Amino acid sequence: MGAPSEKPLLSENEKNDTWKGSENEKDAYTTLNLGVWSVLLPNEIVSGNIVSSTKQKWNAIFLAYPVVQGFFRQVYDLNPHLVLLFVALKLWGEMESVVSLYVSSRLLRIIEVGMTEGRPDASALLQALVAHLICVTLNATARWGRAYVSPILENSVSMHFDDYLLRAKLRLDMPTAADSNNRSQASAYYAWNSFEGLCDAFMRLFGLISQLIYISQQRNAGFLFTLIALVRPVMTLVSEKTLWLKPHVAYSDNKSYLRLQSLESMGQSRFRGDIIASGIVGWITEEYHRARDALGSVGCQNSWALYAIESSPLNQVLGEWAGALPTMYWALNALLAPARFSMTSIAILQQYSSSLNYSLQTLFWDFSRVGKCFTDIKILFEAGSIKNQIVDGDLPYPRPDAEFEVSRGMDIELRQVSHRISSNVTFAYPGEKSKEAALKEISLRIPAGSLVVIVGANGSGKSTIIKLLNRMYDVSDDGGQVLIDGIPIQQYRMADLRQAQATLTQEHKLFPLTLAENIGLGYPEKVRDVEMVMQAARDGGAVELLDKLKDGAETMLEPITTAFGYQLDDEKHKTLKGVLTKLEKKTEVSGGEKQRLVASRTFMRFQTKKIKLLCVDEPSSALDPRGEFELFERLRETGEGKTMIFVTHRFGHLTKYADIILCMKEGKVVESGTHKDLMARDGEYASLYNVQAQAFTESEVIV
Ligand SMILES: Nc1ncnc2c1ncn2[C@@H]1O[C@H](COP(=O)(O)OP(=O)(O)OP(=O)(O)O)[C@@H](O)[C@H]1O
Repeated sequence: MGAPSEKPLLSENEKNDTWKGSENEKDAYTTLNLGVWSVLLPNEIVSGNIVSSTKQKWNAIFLAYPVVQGFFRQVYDLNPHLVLLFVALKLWGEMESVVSLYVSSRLLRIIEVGMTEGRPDASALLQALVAHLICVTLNATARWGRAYVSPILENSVSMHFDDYLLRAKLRLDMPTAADSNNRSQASAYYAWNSFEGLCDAFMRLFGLISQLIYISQQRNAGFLFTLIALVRPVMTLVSEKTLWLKPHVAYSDNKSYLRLQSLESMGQSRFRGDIIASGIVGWITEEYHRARDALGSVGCQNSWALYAIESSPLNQVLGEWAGALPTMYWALNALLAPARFSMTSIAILQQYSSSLNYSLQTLFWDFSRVGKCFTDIKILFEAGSIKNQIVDGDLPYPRPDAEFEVSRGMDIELRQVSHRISSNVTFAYPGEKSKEAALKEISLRIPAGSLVVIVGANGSGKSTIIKLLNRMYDVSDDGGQVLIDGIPIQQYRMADLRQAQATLTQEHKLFPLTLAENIGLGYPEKVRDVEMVMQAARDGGAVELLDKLKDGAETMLEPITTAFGYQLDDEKHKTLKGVLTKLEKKTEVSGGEKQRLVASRTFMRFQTKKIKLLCVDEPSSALDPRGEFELFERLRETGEGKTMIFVTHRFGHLTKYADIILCMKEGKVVESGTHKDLMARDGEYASLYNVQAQAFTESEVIV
């Protein structure tokens, strides 16, 4: 069950067709079927022998060397004394085994001589014992030193790289962050792990070389014995099957296994309400058993464990035979040259061979990680140099020479590039699987200071227009142009442009900070100005919520939880369990209250007095009708004179103020004009409007 094979362990009808690689992709890898898993391994790894794969590995290491050198320099500069102490302690850790071998074999020999001659040399014995004690004391102290120094250095390295990675992540724009090639695995933990891993590997190499030199020069051991003792660890290296160090992709498309996973995940607390209300507990259990029966005995342990399963015990047996070679060596020697051997020398040889075996195995283990450490360091450094897809411009906004007054809004135009044959604005999200563009052939002009309402069905492209104006995304060169105050949007400095915009959408999130900061960050320079924050909270309709909460504006809704309990199942730990529950308790607020907090942030932004464009994208889905009405009214009043774009499905009370209504359908603006124009046209807009109006008329009739 579950042993690697090139043949599928499942019949085809049990599999989903989740993954269809192109022919090119398929030529690049081989698929192993391991239980429920399909493991895709690059062909060069499957067909390559140990020499070629080792060569490739060292080539990669060689190429990454300059980056790794820079990494070590950075770590060293963090705290040179601590790094040197850490390295010295590690070095001692490796020398420890050679010194211990020397001291203990000397002690054994003195005892042996004393026993065979019947006259123990008390002073030599005492000296050897003292040396032994000094040696173990030094070892213990160095071990303590390593345990003491290591976390301090780890903390400093992790903090340094956490800071670096935070900056690297925060500077990414939306399309770059969404690009799977940029989805960096880098973490500060990798930094420490790689630093320690590389130190270990090179120290271990140093330790092993010292052992080899020492052992090969001993009278009873010598070069031949040293070689024999190395056979077993070398064989282990050659025959070992580990997947985790190989580049691979693993996935399961076994329908029964996926079904089991889905049903298992329904035990999560977030589904509890729905499960109780629907009374489907029995159904879930039955389905679970059905899926389990259908899965049968196909292995579903993780793919690494399945890969490591050997099809025969041959490797293990050969390994054990190789491990017996040193024993055969001294047994044969004892037979052929009994005068040269004693029980002590046999015991010492035994010590040598197990010490070499251990050192070489750990060296292989450490060196197998060297490639990964180099790659991790490379990934870490690459995370900081990912190029954003949205390129910043250098024109200040508002332009110093502009005739547009600060109090007026932004002039916006979406159109084709004038001097080139290009379409009007057409935009598809980067990397999207859908064949349909999100915006098609849009051509529109929004004069500065207008109030625009965009309406249309779900997915018709309303929010996408806002995202283009915020420069979350750019249209491609042949996809038309977005002009702000008559100039292509790409030419402006992004920070300037965004300072002139306030955007309120339903996608905004509350940060894991205090509510005051959540509001105040609309105007970061004034985040601590209580007066301004409270004014924004009043405008956003969040002030009642702040009054209601025990900690008021200092409440944190999504605090980072660090509390965890362990072994608290027993009744007698009820008190501790209670403490944990209290620590884990969060402040819950309603969806509408969250929307009010986010809206307050937008009002805070208005206090910068730099806003020229207000974009409001359906921010009121969870608000009660009065809350929604008041929010739109306040936004409209606050944005008076600026360009305002409202995207909303409940547009009833805004239409009378709208200078332009854009009605969208399937990525196109199908109608535009005033409410009166569009109602007269009796088209898409009129039909959407009438559906809303009808609901009220009918309810009035019922009442
Ligand atoms: N981040 C994204 N990545 C890929 N496709 C997206 C993304 N956001 C939106 N889309 C797609 O673009 C199209 C237009 O979406 P958009 O959000 O602009 O519609 P909308 O009119 O605002 O819809 P709704 O009324 O539901 O909010 C949809 O087909 C949607 O699936």
